[in-house]
Amino acid sequence: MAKVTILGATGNVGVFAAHTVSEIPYVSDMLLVGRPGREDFLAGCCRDLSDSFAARGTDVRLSYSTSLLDAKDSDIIICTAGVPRRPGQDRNDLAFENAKIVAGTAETIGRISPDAILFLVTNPVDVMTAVALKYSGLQPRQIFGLGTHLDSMRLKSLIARYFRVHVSEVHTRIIGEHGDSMVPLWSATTIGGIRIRNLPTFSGLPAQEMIETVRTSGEAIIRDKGATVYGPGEAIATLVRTILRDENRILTVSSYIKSEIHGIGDVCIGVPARINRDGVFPVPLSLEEDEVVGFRESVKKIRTVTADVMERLEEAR
Ligand SMILES: NC(=O)c1ccc[n+]([C@@H]2O[C@H](COP(=O)([O-])OP(=O)(O)OC[C@H]3O[C@@H](n4cnc5c(N)ncnc54)[C@H](O)[C@@H]3O)[C@@H](O)[C@H]2O)c1
Ligand SMILES: O=C(O)C[C@H](O)C(=O)O
Repeated sequence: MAKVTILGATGNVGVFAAHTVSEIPYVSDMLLVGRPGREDFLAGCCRDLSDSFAARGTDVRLSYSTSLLDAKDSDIIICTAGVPRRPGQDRNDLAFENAKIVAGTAETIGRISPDAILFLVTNPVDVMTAVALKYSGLQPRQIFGLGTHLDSMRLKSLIARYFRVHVSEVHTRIIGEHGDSMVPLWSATTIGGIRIRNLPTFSGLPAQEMIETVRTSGEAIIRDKGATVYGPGEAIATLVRTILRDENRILTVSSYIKSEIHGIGDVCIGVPARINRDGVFPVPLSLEEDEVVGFRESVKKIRTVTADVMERLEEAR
């Protein structure tokens, strides 16, 4: 049984993630952490969630706090704390402001919960994963970000709809930045176990249009309804379940790579990783030429933003 803590629990993603994660049978304790001044909201969330537990027969000890120190002894800490982008902004515009929050948070977590797995949702998530890795002092296997898992799910859903098959028949991945430079892996995309490129109907697939839809999906949802909530909330639960049930699933998350992909490394970025109770382990893989080119570009971009943020953080401290 496990203790899961959600940081930023008063936010759009935090509130819904509390609901989805509480459904995982291995979760015995859940702590919602918000900022001082938000005690009433947090208490209300706990009461409201408890009602849902009663309705569905969930047995989770639920508590809230405005002190990060209460996250001590957590098995998984999910960080959704930070500012979201507004319409017209890029995720990378949030980098320094959110890095300040994540660096301080990660330092404390490294001290109070050295065995925890720290799961970053805050954007820009690849950069935040690198900041958390540096400031927490935790092992790379203990730190990961939602990365391109959500993008991969978005593409999976578009492909399933196009071919009129159940989503479970589609396997696909997007690697690289959770952002404009993301790279779809058509070479690793299958439908019913058949490589998508071997299907006669592949030639008519509007691949570029689909990727553009995925790239702009977050922005479009934010413009229309203010925040992306259900997609990230369910994606968070999938990852927490994968860890707690020790499932060894291979999901595409932001993780530190040394040189696993065509010798490219020393960066936190979206890659396929084996995920289990011990954490997150990037899977070495070979890509096709155009995919390597795209991945290198994406790595270059993330490295530049990360280096800039790290430098500004050092100056500000
Ligand atoms: N990686 C992904 O796929 C993904 C998906 C959705 C949202 N996000 C990101 O998650 C973050 C939260 O999104 P949201 O829509 O829930 O935003 P929100 O504004 O609804 O909630 C933000 C939360 O962070 C807290 N917070 C803000 N500033 C803080 C500070 N200085 N210290 C501590 N806590 C602070 C707030 O109190 C609130 O609980 C954003 O950065 C957003 O871009 C990432
Ligand atoms: O797009 C955003 O800013 C939120 C999130 O990263 C998403 O893709 O839903």
